[in-house]
Amino acid sequence: MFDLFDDIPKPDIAWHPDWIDADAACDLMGALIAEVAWQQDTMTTPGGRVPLPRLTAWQGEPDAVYVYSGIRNVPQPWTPAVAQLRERAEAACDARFNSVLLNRYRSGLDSMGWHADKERELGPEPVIASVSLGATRTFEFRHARTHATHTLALTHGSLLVMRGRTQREWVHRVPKEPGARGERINLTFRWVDASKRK
Ligand SMILES: O=C(O)CCC(=O)C(=O)O
Ligand SMILES: [Fe+2]
Repeated sequence: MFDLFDDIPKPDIAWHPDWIDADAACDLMGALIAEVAWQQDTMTTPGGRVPLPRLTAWQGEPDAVYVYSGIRNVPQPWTPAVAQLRERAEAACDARFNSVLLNRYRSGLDSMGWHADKERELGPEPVIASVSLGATRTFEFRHARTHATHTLALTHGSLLVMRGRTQREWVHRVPKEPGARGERINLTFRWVDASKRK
């Protein structure tokens, strides 16, 4: 039958809302708060350098260097809970990951703006495994050409896998949500090939 919605694009994703059970996810969040070297980075804006609206950390293999906002990021070594989670994510995605970006949203006022993870060192069709812990936050995709949107509530213990053409065709963000209560941690596991940079 003719379907009016056939032409609406959908990002290439896999969604596992109950990937880690709630108690284990709470323990994991506590371990990450304690063991990760959280940093307050800055970004350049027309008005000068301002603090990022979240805390961050970057862990991985020593050769998984990547350049982000003009900064050369050498990863910190894997910490125990992150290393364990990497193995689980690799098994779930049937992919290898040599690095992870960790983001800590201290409240509903922390956020991440529209972007695609399409640095050259990630390759043309990266598999990115995104694990969420703590407060549920809205995750929005926007199609680059049509501006179609696709929204998910990233819940405690969930796994979102982005793959295929998702980074090429869509941007995504975590908007501010003043009503969201409590902290959230997100980890995006990636494969970085530094030789692809140039
Ligand atoms: O916090 C999130 O769910 C998104 C994180 C993200 O897009 C990224 O690390 O590139
Ligand atoms: Fe992203």
